Amino acid sequence: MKIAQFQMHVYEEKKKNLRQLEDYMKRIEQEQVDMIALGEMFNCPYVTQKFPDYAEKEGTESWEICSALAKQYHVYLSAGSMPEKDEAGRIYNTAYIFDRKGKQIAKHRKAHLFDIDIEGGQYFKESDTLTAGDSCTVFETEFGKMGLCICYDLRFPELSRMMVEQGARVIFVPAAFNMTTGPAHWELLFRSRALDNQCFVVGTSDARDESAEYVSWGHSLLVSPWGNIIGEMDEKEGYMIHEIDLKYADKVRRELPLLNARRKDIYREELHRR
Ligand SMILES: O=C(O)CCC(=O)C(=O)O
Repeated sequence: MKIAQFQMHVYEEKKKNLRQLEDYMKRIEQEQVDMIALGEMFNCPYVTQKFPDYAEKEGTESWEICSALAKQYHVYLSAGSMPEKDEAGRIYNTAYIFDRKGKQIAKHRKAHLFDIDIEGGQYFKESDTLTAGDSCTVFETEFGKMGLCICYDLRFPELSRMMVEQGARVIFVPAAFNMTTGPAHWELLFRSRALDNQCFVVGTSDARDESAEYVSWGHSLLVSPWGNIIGEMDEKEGYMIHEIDLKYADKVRRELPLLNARRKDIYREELHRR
């Protein structure tokens, strides 16, 4: 399975972000990739107060363009994430997956909202404008099952573990770490989740823009089920393409059978309460 990760610039103008996606897809047309992955909030500046203005209902403009592009280029598209508005006016950080026919085959609303306040570092409070999702998202493809979560969600090992329990051998993570947590935790976290779960983890970020209110770390990366980094970008915009074989996850799981060796009988809190 050939995967392209687009680390794109995020413009103020939504339409410009969508046109940029089309340009990138044209640029790699000859590569015949199977799946394309984008970054978190790829069509909207990563600023909480802007999410309500950019938010769209499922099935409208940005969704339609992503679906049409997946169909036109005959690829699976992990359409990063974008602000989504529901019938009641609540706003979510939502990731969609489209298949080669442009059909939506998965949708994940970020379940862990990114509320942090690090002294001398990054402050962010998604819960000012966003509502959290409440699902664990796994979807079927011609290559097998895959999982999907968004950025901060990856910090919570229970969620990835649940995806893997449901059969995922790859986890897609549209993300945008920052200049505080990026250098400290980005690689460590992606490698840890891949290692724990013996699965591929595809982390796709937006490109760094020093003039933006929230400065993304960039460094989109692809990690193998053995925990090593197959490819990693720097902070600039661009793309990378890699070929992976999902059977490699089976091999690692067979040779180092962590998932089968778990002792669920002792991981029960009630047994150890004093
Ligand atoms: O976990 C982090 O350090 C960054 C998370 C983040 O930027 C996000 O969830 O959008």
